[in-house]
Amino acid sequence: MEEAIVKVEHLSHRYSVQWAIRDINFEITKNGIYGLLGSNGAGKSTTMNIMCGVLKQTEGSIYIKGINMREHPIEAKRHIGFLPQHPPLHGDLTVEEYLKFCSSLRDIPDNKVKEAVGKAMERCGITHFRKRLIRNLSGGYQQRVGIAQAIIHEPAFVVLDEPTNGLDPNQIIEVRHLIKEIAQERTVVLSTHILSEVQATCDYIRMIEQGKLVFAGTVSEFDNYIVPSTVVVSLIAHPTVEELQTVPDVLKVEELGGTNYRLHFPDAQDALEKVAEISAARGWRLNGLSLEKSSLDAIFAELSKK
Ligand SMILES: Nc1ncnc2c1ncn2[C@@H]1O[C@H](COP(=O)(O)OP(=O)(O)OP(=O)(O)O)[C@@H](O)[C@H]1O
Repeated sequence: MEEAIVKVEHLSHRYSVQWAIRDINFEITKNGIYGLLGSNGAGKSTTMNIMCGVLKQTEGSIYIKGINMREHPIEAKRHIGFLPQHPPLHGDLTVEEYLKFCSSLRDIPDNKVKEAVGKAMERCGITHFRKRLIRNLSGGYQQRVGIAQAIIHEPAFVVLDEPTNGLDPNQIIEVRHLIKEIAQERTVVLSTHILSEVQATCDYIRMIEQGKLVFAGTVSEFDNYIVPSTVVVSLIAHPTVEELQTVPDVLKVEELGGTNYRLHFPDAQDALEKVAEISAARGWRLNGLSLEKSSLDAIFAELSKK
């Protein structure tokens, strides 16, 4: 059987009295980009810090390529590159000096440092800034330096905590592109609280809410998982709420102002046709009809119930 790149078993962590994560289990067996999705305070950073061996869990185990992180942290960490939420950059060093320093932290032999630094800079598109002080780089380029330090020792597994946080839209696109490139050769886990970030970058989702794993699957499975349950309709003839409640299967009708209404169904997927048919039959003068996309909050609420 294929050995898991990462195995998380019954992982729980408590800061003083409060549990931050509770009994999290998952395995990563395939290469690709995994999005650890969750709202603020859900437990993403706690999980990542434990996976990378910078925080010791209260309960449970982490295996990196079969190596128990708690028992053999040095061996396990050789396979991991980590970009924490606050990148450990040194503004007074040049890009090259900093990456040399990171190479020594990673035990890269002296005769291999030049090659490792050159390769990481090239991979991350920062070679032209090798002599620039890190504090004089833009946020997007500082993040590239952060990613370069995470891959300097060529790990099989890279963990990026909110890698696009605080960047402007162009920088976000560039950093996402870089993440996709580095993921061609390794497994990447990134955390975010933004659903569209996962949909734009990731192949798989692990979703944490209130410290619990509530979803594990592919991005398309996730998109199909939450069945839209509401339809927004614009009807120029302005029927009454009582009239709209006669639409087959409708659970609830909300008036949104003007000619707009929100209709709730158990499954709105096949409701569009019903609404179109009935409004034509009754002369409601249909002017617009759309399925309402679930917000991340609504998805969290739905998943937490399952
Ligand atoms: N050092 C700490 N001491 C006490 N509580 C903490 C500590 N770090 C995190 N917590 C708490 O643990 C819970 C999980 O936090 P964590 O930072 O893992 O969440 P997160 O999903 O990464 O959120 P964010 O996106 O805001 O960083 C939160 O309730 C948080 O307040």
